Amino acid sequence: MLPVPHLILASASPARLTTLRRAGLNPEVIVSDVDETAVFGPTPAATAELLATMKAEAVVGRIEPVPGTVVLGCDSLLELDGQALGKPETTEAATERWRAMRGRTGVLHTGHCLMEPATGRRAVATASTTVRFADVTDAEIGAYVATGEPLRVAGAFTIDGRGGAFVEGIEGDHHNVVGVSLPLLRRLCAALGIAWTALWELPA
Ligand SMILES: Nc1nc2c(ncn2[C@@H]2O[C@H](COP(=O)(O)OP(=O)(O)OP(=O)(O)O)[C@@H](O)[C@H]2O)c(=O)[nH]1
Repeated sequence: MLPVPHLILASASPARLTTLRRAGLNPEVIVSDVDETAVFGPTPAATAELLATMKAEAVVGRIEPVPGTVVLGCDSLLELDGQALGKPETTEAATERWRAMRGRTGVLHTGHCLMEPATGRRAVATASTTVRFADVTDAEIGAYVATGEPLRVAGAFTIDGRGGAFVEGIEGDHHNVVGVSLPLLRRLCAALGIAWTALWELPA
């Protein structure tokens, strides 16, 4: 009898948790507290994947390797002009970001690392979604930055919050922009022999 899979989300992201719960999963959350500032890969997508792996590894190192447990680490970055953009540190940085990206297209990369502590097996991949930004005005940028939302999210925008009005369109997975790609996660689970539907919590 295979053990019932137990998913641990190695992330403080409320949006990742909400996305997984709405998809029928009910992960346990253990925040990795990985310092993301000094980590750089050869490309923005590689950096996101490296950070996702570091987050999953940090949590795996702190738990018992119980059979059936899988740990998911994620990291999201916006690629614009070849640069990897995480959360803006200041309101000035958020303003500059929006002045640079308005009317243009960026790519939101989310790295995913799914690890199975009991076997040491892992499945790692990055999903990328092209995002087309509206040509917002300086006044709209000022009002949006003043809400504080851009400071809390990778790329200084949300697709499902106040920033939604400033995203003209996307090409690729919507949830990947929010912070976790559900179709990619399903494939990573399959790579570890876990059926996606086995992770579903039965309705209460
Ligand atoms: N709701 C929402 N959140 C977004 C969006 N884009 C990025 N984010 C969030 O921006 C954050 C990106 O920073 P990360 O370093 O990947 O994750 P974190 O929130 O710092 O949490 P950790 O995984 O513990 O590092 C995540 O919480 C994403 O969910 C979006 O369109 N909508």
